[in-house]
Parts: sequence; C-alpha cells; structure tokens
Amino acid sequence: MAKAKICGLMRLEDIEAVNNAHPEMAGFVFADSRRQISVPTAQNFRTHLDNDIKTVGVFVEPDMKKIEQLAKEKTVSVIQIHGKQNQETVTKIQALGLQVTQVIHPGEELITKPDYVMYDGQNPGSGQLINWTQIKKPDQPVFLAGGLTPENVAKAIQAIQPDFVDVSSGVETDQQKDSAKISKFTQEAHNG
Ligand SMILES: O=C(O)c1ccccc1N[C@@H]1O[C@H](COP(=O)(O)O)[C@@H](O)[C@H]1O
Repeated sequence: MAKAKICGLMRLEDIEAVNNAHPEMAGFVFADSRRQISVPTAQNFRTHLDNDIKTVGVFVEPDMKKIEQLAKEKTVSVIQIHGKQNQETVTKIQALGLQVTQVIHPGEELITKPDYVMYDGQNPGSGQLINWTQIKKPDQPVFLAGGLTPENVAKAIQAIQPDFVDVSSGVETDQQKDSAKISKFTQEAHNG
C-alpha cells in the first residue's frame, strides 16, 4: 500500500474527480508549465477540495512572495521544490508553518533537511520513467514520481516500497486530467 498524490489540477472538474478518488494529497503547479495555475485559482480549488486532502504547491525555483501568500491563506500545507537544494530556503518555508518536499534525482545525495523527499526525473511533469535502481531510502517519508501510470504503479510500489506515489501525466488524456484514470491510479496505489 502507498499513499497517493495527484498533481497538476487545472479545472474545477479535476477537484471533483480527486474528491471522488480520495488520494491523500493533491498538487497545484506554480512553476512555469502548461499546468501552471494562479494563487487565486488555487485558493478557490482549496475551498472545493475535501478538508482531509492535503494540498501541495509545486515550484522549481521557490517564489517566496507567492509562498507567503499561500501560507497566509492556508491554500497549501506543503511546498514541493524541484530546483537546486538550499537549506536556507527550506528553513524559511518551514518557518511559515509549511512542510517541504525536496525533489532529488536518482543517484543524487540529499543535502537539506526537508519533511519529505521525492525522487523524480530531470524533466518533471513529462511522464518519463526514472531509473528505479538508483533510489536510496532517506530518513524522511519518500515519494516516487516520474512516469507513473495506473498500469505500472503497483509494480513500482512492489519494487521500491515508497510511502507515496505521485502522478501527473499518467492520469491525463489529451493533456487534461481524466477522472477514470485518477480513480484507477488511486485505487492501485492504495491496494499495491
Ligand atoms: O507538472 C508539471 O508541469 C511540473 C512542472 C514543473 C515542476 C514539476 C511538475 N510536475 C511534477 O512532476 C512530477 C511527475 O510528473 P509525471 O507524472 O511524470 O508527469 C509530479 O510530481 C508533478 O508534481
């Protein structure tokens, strides 16, 4: 069994699909991406999302002004950082009462002290599978991301035994979130 995070929600109907499937976390992308949403959109989505689903703000280079806004309005409770590791930034974000997920690549050493660690590829959100053979388990709860789908997630859980599995492209059809794929992915994660 692994917990699930569905990332890159862009429409109110995506929020409805996530409420129905009920993963543990949902992600809003603030990084430069076709999935990027604004802070007011994320605030609106948060009000429609079930209370017990944790929300995550996804950044490459953290924008502290946006992060302060997100913390103040309680729009997210976790910040996911794909960029360079920097302990000063991690500490600043934690001081706002938010948790931090540091993304690293297979084979890379963790040099910061985040709350969670995520293994993802060099091109986040591209649906590319990562090299599972180079994953070392840190002390923190670990997320596996990169190219997961409803079809391969059970195999990934069996191989790596991550605490969380994370998906964006793998639950889309024609670049939009697909409610049936979101349900199947979440079920497979919870049963895996
Ligand atoms: O989804 C994006 O566009 C994105 C942009 C910038 C940083 C991260 C992004 N997404 C993250 O990528 C992983 C894996 O995505 P995929 O399943 O391989 O498509 C996921 O954690 C998203 O949070």
